[in-house]
This record gives sequence, C-alpha cells and structure tokens, in this order.
Amino acid sequence: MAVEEMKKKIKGSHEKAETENMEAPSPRCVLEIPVRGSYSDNSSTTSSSSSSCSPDKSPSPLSTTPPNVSSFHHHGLQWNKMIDTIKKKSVRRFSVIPLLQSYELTRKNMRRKQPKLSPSLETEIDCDQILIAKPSWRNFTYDELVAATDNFNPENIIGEGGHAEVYKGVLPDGETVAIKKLTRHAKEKEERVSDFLSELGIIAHVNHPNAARLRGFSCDRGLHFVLEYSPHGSLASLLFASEGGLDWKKRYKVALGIADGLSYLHNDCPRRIIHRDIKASNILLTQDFEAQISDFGLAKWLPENWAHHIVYPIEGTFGYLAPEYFMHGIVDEKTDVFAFGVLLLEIITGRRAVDTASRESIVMWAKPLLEKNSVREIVDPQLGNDFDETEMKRVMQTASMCIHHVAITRPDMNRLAQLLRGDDRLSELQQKTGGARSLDGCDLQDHTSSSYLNDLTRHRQLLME
Ligand SMILES: Nc1ncnc2c1ncn2[C@@H]1O[C@H](COP(=O)(O)OP(=O)(O)OP(=O)(O)O)[C@@H](O)[C@H]1O
Repeated sequence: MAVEEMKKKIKGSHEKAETENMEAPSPRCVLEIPVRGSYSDNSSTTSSSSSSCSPDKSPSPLSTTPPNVSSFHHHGLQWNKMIDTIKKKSVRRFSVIPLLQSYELTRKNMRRKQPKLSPSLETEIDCDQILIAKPSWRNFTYDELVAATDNFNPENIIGEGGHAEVYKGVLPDGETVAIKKLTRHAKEKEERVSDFLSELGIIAHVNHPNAARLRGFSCDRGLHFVLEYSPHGSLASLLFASEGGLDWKKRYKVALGIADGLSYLHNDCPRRIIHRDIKASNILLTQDFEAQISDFGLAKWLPENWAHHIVYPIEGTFGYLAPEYFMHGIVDEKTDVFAFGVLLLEIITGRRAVDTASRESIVMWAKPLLEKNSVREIVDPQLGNDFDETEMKRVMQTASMCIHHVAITRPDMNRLAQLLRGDDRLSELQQKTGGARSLDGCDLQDHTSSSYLNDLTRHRQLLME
C-alpha cells in the first residue's frame, strides 16, 4: 500500500476509534475474566482483581466512591470530595495511530495538530478547594506568573512536551521555579479541568526525594503547575546530548533514584500509583543529579484490592509500552517496571527507546546482547572504559528482568531497587526460584522470535483495522 494511502487509512481509523470510544467502554478488553472492582477513577477504564474485563460489566466512569475509603490519607478524602465535583471523566487522547509514521511520536505530536486558543478563552475554575487538598501549595495569580516569566517570554522556555510549555521563572523571593503551562486546548473545558485536577490529586499524595515537587498551581487564565526547578533539565537532554553526556557514576545514581521513586509510588505512597509514562524526558535532575520522576499527567491510582486496570485508549510513549499494555490495555505496576527496564537500557547504551533512523526498538536490539552478557557490545561508546563493570552488569541484569515479555515474571520495584544495589542474596533467590529470569535463552526466544514480534505486528494491525 502506498504510504499516502496508508496514512489516510490510519487517519480514518483513528477518527473512527475516537468516536466509538465515546460509547464503548473498552474495545481493548479482549480477555474473558469477570470484573470485581466497581470503582473507576477518571479515565475510561475497567478493573479486575484477577486478569481481565468485560465491557458489559464496566463500572460507570462517574462512580467515584472508592472501595476502601477508610484506608486513604485524610487529604485523599478531601481530594475525593473535590474530584466528585468534576462530573466528566477524563479520556486522554494519546493515540498510537501515528506509529507507522514515526516511532518517536508521543502525546506531543497530537497537540501540535491542535489550534491554540487565546488566554481569554482559557478555562477558569474555582481553585479554593485545591488549597484544601494541600495547604502548602500556593495558588498563583496569572499576573504573578507573568512577572516570574517576563510575560511568558519564549526565551524562558526550558522544555516542551505533548501537553505543556515549561518556562523558567523567578518568584519575588528569588526562588527559581519551572512553570508548566498546559497547552492542550482541543479538549472540552471540563475534560481539561478534570485532567488538571486529576494530576494535582496524584501529586498531592506524592512526597519523596525522587519525585518532582510542586510549589503551587494557577487556574487563572489557563492551567499551570509551578514546580521546583531542576537545573540539569531532563535525563533525556543529557543522555542523548551529542557532547558532554553523563558519566557512569551519575547514570548509576540516576538509575537507583528512579528505582526508589517508583518503588515509593507503587508501595509506600498513601495511594498505589502507576505512573504510566516513565521515560527519559520525564526524569528531571536536581543540582546533585538526584533523579526526580515528573509528569503525572497519565498516572493512575489503583485501589489495593485490584490486580490491575484495563484502560482505553492506550496512552504513553511507544518504545516504553509493555506488551500486555499496548495489546490489552492492562495497567499495573509491571507497566512501569517494563518502562523502567527500557529506561535502564537507555542509560546503559545511550540509545533511544526507538532508534529514529532504523526504527528499531532498543528492547529488540539489546536482548541478544543481554543474553550474551556482552558488556562491551552494549555499553554506550561515549563511556569508553569509564564505568564500574560490576555495577554495569547489575544494571544489565536488572534491565533484562524488567523487559521480560511476561508481566508476572518481572520483579516488583522494591526487589529491583535492591538488586540494583547489589543485594546478591536476592539475586540468588531469584535465580533459584526462576521468579525473575534474566539472561536465559527461553526469555530471549520468547521475546525476539515470536511473542513480542507478533504482538507488535498485531498492534499495528489493530491500528489499520
Ligand atoms: N521542574 C522542571 N525543571 C526543569 N525543566 C523541566 C521541569 N519540568 C519540566 N521540564 C522540562 O520540560 C519538558 C516537558 O515537561 P513535561 O514532560 O512535564 O511536559 P508534558 O507536556 O507533560 O510532556 P509529555 O510529552 O510527556 O506529555 C521536560 O522534558 C523537561 O525538559
């Protein structure tokens, strides 16, 4: 099929999928397992305590009473109350449709096609209740943000994502901040507000050195997050820089930090949070090169008694998506574990999740080399010999476990963080139990020759149907 013809077909199927999604709870719910959970947060999702869903039994997206309210932090209760005021569910629109055009596509590309509105048409919402959710947050006026950023001077732009422009700003007390101005304007007003509140709701529960911190927000003439400023920008900007780059010591520290941050989100946070968009551009670096997980725009919280969510549409960044997620919309901690594995591979190799020129996935490229335990062939040439071989092998082994095709075989973040630090006892245990196969040939066989490739092919076929 000619490329142009194919693109037209893809576009058509995209529009169809979006329309259908307004009625169908989850066209990707292909497995036949009953739903136990009855709570749905603000996305088009279903859940299961075992392993699948049935569209007929999908909970109402507007039913917002959690099954175990008493277990939540008191701020969470207040937050739930506030969220209850938002009547429309959030249906995020990252599409995987443009995959055939470019593997580098993220939510960013969707936004570029969307017209911008003037600030006067921006949503205005009552922010008073947000103050209740987190008393330490400041509610900034638009004029304060204008003053901090020199009237949103383009020269102060320090980053641009699929949903936002990020400006460097200076507050009157001299503190430098990052002001994230949400720019995704094609959505309905209520949906934008719902997304904003949902992201704030997640961040309100997060308090860890390896997660980005919020100083405040603004709903005055637009939706803004005011974050602590990360002077080294994102991991992506350093890792993929043609010069400079990151030495191994820093890379290893960053890997440990991300592992700790994710372990916290999954296990120790007042809510069980799945980030869903772990990638190099969403890892910020502090002055001391401490990793901070940022951008909770796609994050989900899972009630304790749910094994996983099933979500539609699939959102995230291609190259980091776990097979069970992009095939079936299954979201749980292992979704982040897979993405973390891809991120580790990027840290080791200096390659991107999907090579821009060859379109080869780093997972496919690295699997045979991990199998051979071939340090020299896999390590970023920029590092030369300047790395600790034991640490490198540890990171390789950990990455290998994370990208296992079978979700249940991937260790959880707690164990992975220990493993990265060289907990040999744990490593031995895993080898004995086979609980986390790392470099075995069976894994390689599964991933390279059959299942993963089949899944990828099926994934593309779905887009073409
Ligand atoms: N606190 C910060 N300090 C410094 N730079 C930042 C900060 N927050 C964001 N940035 C920069 O802005 C970029 C875009 O930010 P972010 O990922 O939050 O936007 P987004 O629109 O949600 O992105 P995505 O494409 O993942 O949806 C980051 O990759 C980073 O380079």
